[in-house]
Amino acid sequence: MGKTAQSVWNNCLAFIQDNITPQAYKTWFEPIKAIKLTDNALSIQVPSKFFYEWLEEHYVNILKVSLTKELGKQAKLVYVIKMENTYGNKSPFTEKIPSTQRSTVSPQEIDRPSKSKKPELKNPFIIPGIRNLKIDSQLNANYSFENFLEGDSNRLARNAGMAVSNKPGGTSFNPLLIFGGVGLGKTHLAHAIGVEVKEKYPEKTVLYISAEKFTQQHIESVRKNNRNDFIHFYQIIDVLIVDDIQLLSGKSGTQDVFFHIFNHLHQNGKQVILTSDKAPVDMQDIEQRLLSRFKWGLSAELQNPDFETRVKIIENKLYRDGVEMPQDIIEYLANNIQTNIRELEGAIISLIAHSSFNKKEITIDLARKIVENYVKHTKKELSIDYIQKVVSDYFQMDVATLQSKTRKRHIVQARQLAMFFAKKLTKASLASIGSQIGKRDHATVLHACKTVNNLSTTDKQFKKFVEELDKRLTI
Ligand SMILES: Nc1ncnc2c1ncn2[C@@H]1O[C@H](COP(=O)(O)OP(=O)(O)OP(=O)(O)O)[C@@H](O)[C@H]1O
Repeated sequence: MGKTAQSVWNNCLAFIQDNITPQAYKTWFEPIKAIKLTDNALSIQVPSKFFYEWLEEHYVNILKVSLTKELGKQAKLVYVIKMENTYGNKSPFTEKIPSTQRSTVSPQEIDRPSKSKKPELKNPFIIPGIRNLKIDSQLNANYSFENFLEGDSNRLARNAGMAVSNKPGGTSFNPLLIFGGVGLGKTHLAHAIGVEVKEKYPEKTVLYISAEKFTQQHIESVRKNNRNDFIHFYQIIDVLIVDDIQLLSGKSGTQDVFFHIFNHLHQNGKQVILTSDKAPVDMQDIEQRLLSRFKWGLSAELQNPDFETRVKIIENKLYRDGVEMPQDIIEYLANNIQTNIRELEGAIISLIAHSSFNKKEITIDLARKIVENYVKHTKKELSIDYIQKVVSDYFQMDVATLQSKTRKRHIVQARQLAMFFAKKLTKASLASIGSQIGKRDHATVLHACKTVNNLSTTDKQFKKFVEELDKRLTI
């Protein structure tokens, strides 16, 4: 059978998948479509120019190796950039660019759009002149990219953030959702994007708002009967940054209004940046239509920084504060405070304060005392195994019974309680909880959490189970 663009590309993908991380594969290779094969040239379609640049910078070698394996030494790769929904352009346009690794570089084949007229996007509600309103962006200039140190834990999110600030609304990262645990830099990165946009495009209207404040404003607008004005205000923003979006959970009125604002901005090529303490798949009580929109762009995780990054962050902070500290103390701090950058910064500040108030040198002993305060107060995370054991003991059954497929009511309830506490007391995702508690899927865990919440309010006996288990697990 002859080769097709698809068959060649599938083989390349199989090779690439084996050689890069699953996250990188998902982000950079899954969105690509193979569209044409002529002689030795494979054309692949990518969603933005940034995407193409990223592939060329980071993956050109692996692309070359895989394609050469398929098509021989003369293999050529042509990128076709297909932009959709950018700057209000309804009809996608394409641009073809050969890979820099082509053996014979011919002039770029550019297939620019016939300068299609941008559709006039009129909002009948916008009051003439409102565009000239000065809106305070609510950005903190200290939260810049320069101060946001790069490491493996944040590379994807940071680079995507930079791409967005170079071309707000013009990349495939719309919305850009930054998620991760407490104190890992979500707010900092979200501000940095806004600060950079303001620097590059001073005329653009940027607004940073916490989801909590957004909710309060919405409630107020309903009370004062000016909900429409509230919506129209948000619809004229060019770059909207909403922090802690998970706080919209369970607030259906605010979700509804946000849904309309989001759609309007997205359709008009405006940029939306969201942060959350969990991945979209783990968000509870957020409407499906909103969740699906959060997944349109890129969800980039901020993970715990590795040792080198923690050292870099400490050094940067000390440098900015004009303080010197021996290297062994810097490393001691980086070794002992691992999961929260805010705590790391807090420890440095305490250390500097103690030493200057007491006119004492910063010593490793002092560092040890300070770190004890931080580490002692950080609760150890429970394991899902431990939770299953405590719940099984409480109901006098063994763990295998708790995990079994039986539909017997008391066993189902014990299993649901184990899932509920795993969600409450660990950082594990719904999918991971499900797979550890009897190989169930994430929807089952979500259902279990809802059932436990409901039963706790309607069934006194059940409420007692929850309270007693909570005590056993947390004391
Ligand atoms: N990569 C980094 N480089 C330098 N500083 C960082 C980095 N990441 C986080 N920080 C610093 O850590 C502190 C906590 O960050 P931030 O407030 O953005 O976290 P967060 O994820 O929004 O936390 P929360 O979940 O509590 O909202 C800030 O002072 C921030 O400047």
